[in-house]
Amino acid sequence: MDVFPKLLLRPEVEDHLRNTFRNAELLHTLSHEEANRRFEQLLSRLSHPPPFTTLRVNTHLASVDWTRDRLSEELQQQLKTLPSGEISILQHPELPDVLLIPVIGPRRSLESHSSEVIVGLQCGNAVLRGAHVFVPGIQSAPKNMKIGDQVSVYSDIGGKCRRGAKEFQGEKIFVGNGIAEVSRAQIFLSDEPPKGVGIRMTEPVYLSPCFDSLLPNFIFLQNLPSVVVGHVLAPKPGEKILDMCAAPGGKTTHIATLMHDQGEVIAMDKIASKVAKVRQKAEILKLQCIKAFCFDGTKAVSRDHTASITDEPPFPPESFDKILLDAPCSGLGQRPSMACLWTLREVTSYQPLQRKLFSVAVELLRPGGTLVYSTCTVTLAENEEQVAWALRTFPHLRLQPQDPHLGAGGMPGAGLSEEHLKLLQRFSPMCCATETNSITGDAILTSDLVNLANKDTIGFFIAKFKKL
Ligand SMILES: C[S@@+](CC[C@H](N)C(=O)[O-])C[C@H]1O[C@@H](n2cnc3c(N)ncnc32)[C@H](O)[C@@H]1O
Repeated sequence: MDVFPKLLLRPEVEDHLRNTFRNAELLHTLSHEEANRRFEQLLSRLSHPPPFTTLRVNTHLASVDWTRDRLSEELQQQLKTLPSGEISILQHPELPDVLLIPVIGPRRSLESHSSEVIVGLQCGNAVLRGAHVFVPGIQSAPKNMKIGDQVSVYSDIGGKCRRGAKEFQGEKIFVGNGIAEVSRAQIFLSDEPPKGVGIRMTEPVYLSPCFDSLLPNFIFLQNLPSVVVGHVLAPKPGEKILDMCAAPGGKTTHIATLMHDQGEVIAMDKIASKVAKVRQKAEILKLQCIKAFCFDGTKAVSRDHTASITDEPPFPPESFDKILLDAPCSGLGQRPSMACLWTLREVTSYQPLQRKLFSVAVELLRPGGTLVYSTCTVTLAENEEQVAWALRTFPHLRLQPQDPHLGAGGMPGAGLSEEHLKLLQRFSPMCCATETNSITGDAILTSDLVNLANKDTIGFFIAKFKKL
């Protein structure tokens, strides 16, 4: 049963999405009622966190077994206060570098305190994934809040709470209880408010370990479908690979790890501060084959045929063995997300940019090379419609089977054949209602848990092409 309202969208965005999820082609395969039910279930799953935290092991530095043991020791320490006293760590049977940690919740029996701290939407979402509340996320705190006070934390899902307010009567969602580590005066009255933890969460509605600074060289927090992308691309040592929209570098570092740090991974992103994060991640994970550049991917093909081949963008056509285009997108698959207040224009604005980037990727790929296109959104326009457009526009591209294939096939609605839909991988958290409340007990079969982890993920899409 849901504890939070479904993902809050502007009415015109919700209508637009609802129409997509009951398009004429889809309604040939589903009844109207079933299509509606699935859409409503999608919106309600998106406002809740996925039932597992997915950790990718940096297999470049350590084995999965060794990392699992170290992690287990660290978590025992951190979660001594857990009612069951221990937390299980599952190794994913089909993703050899993935560990799954159950998220315990929703914990419905928590009692709230009368002192209320209101946090911004992003901060509230982070709390649902195991974070404490950092001072910059606090919008409102009680009049006399002092260090050590017990407070209840609420997420301001409509973005309406005035910063510095002493109370807030607008729409807010309870995300757990905690203890103040700063006073109200320190947050709102000092010239330089502290930036660290403001409320230490003691009873979050969803209990998940805090992975801040936990084995930073050995584990990487990454959503399950994002790890699947790296395996689907299947990079090999010695290859030259382009990650066109790379920041903050989760997939770049995975690609380099799968290559045993041998070969060349060019990571490109348009935003300089984000490129710095890619470099930082590569350094922490000790991966040297990554070269990161701040560059606009739409301009990444060199038109100067006399220029000598360099390792910097722009690159001559057919420079790469494999390319990942993890495209900028509307991000509607992100979880937990209690609200997305974008306009319809914003939500539908990505298709042209994605097509420009895709066209450049096709040109930069060598014949016989592999192009993987992915998004973390659920719209047809940014996923299946892009694939249909790509197959029409580039006759020398062929869709390829994906390994592993843990998600569903593509969604009907873009005129793709059944064979093509089967080759696509769409993760859509609409089919599982099982909860992880009792996961620390041994009543549930591991195979059921893995199935839950594979199905109740963030919303995501993957297509794999070969250039003939
Ligand atoms: C979905 S995120 C990439 C996430 C990343 N692949 C990862 O796994 O960590 C999309 C990225 O595209 C970048 N971007 C947007 N427009 C771009 C462009 N024209 N050229 C290159 N990067 C761009 C954004 O800055 C953003 O970091």
